[in-house]
Amino acid sequence: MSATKPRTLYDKIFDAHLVETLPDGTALLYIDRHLVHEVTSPQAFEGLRMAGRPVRRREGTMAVIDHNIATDESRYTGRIEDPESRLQVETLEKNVAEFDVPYIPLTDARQGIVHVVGPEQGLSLPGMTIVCGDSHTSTHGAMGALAFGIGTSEVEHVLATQTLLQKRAKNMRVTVDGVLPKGCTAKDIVLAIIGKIGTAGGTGHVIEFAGSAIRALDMAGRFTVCNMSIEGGARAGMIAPDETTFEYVKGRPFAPQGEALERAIAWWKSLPSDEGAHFDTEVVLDAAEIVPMVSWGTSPEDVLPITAVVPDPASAKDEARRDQLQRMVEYMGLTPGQKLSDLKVDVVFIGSCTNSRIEDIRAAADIVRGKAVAPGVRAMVVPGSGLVKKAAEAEGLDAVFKNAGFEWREAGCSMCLGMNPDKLTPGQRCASTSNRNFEGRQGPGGRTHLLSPAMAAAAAITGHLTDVREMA
Ligand SMILES: CC(C)[C@H](C(=O)O)[C@@H](O)C(=O)O
Ligand code: SF4
Repeated sequence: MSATKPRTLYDKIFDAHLVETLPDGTALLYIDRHLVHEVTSPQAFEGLRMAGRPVRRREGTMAVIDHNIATDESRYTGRIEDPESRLQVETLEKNVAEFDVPYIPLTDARQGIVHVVGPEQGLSLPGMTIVCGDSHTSTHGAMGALAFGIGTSEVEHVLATQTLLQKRAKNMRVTVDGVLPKGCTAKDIVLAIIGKIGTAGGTGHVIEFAGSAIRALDMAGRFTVCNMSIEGGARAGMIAPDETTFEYVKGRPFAPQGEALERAIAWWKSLPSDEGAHFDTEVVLDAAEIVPMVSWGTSPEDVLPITAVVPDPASAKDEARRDQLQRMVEYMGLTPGQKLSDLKVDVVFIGSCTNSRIEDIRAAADIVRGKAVAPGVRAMVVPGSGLVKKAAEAEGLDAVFKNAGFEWREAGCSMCLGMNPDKLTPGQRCASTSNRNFEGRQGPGGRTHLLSPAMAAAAAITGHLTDVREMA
């Protein structure tokens, strides 16, 4: 039985949270941590209100605002211009007060993007089930947790019961072995993975990222990889907890301390997939072959090494793909055969829950130090949380960016998506460290190229997409 059958990391966490299996095979899972933001929670709280229900476990819940807020000083003084954004923020504030839900307000230094704040505060821990009404909840899987995005009706279900109905997913393992070449980062790993498996590659699966190149990543890199598992179609992404994880957890405000931490670590050490555990799908990548990547099209699978040229739709394998490539080439304002490194950028955005941690900011600063942003380029750094911002300032990194001509902003989702004042204007080309590049994602008509923080910084300095390996 399950005591002897080798199990995966996913299976172990799933089993440990199983409350009941329903007759149709659906599982009722206990949820340890519920993170809440302003976009997907209004109707959920409204549902509770209508039914006269309280929040089942307020201490398992934490709310924060991130999507709709401005990232300049105006957010502390001004009123949000966009009526829909304003309503979402005001509604969250009303709901957390009425339902007595723990909340990190805008004026609190801990405020930031929910997927940066959760791990930073120790709210997200190994072995947990973690949900949030947000697709990039997969980020927290880097802790060795089962973390995934849920819809608004599920947000209501979790608020009311602290449980969730789930179907068991298939297990997929993506193994990346070898040493990552200089200039390559976790972002290049995950873009290469999505380029290989496609945006539907992980459908129906939870991905466990394994292999020596994954083990060698720091937590920031692991968050980046798991963050984008959703762009590969997976339900969630996870990385087995190890010493890197335990070191990260120690001393976080909501993490266990002392003896409780020792006990927790003893359990966490039992979580990695057993030898011989079955994976329904296996994918293997050689880290040594990874090259700095950049997306050229309007889907995260349309990525290429920075050394490549814009694909020619005429060479597509079938008509449907040709039409798709044609549309992407037109929308992105490209010419087939053009070198990617010749593409001039208008905007550089360093931020988002994919790449806004202190390690990301340091990596960008290392490229920018002592240089200047190319004329005509708008470049901005948006730290993932107020604490990341403070830490960067304590290291003098804000000065590195400001001296170079970058904007140094307050924490939030910012230009990752067009839901707040930080937007591209039609036709603008942006080198962005975020995770999505569909049409209009960063503002109507905007053109997004996904890449790593170091690559974004390089583009800001040269004014065009640039192979970071060529920067002195
Ligand atoms: C607004 C929110 C529901 C959405 C998501 O689920 O991912 C957003 O965070 C995004 O990145 O598109
Ligand atoms: S930073 Fe971007 S991807 Fe992350 S939660 Fe915010 S909008 Fe979604």
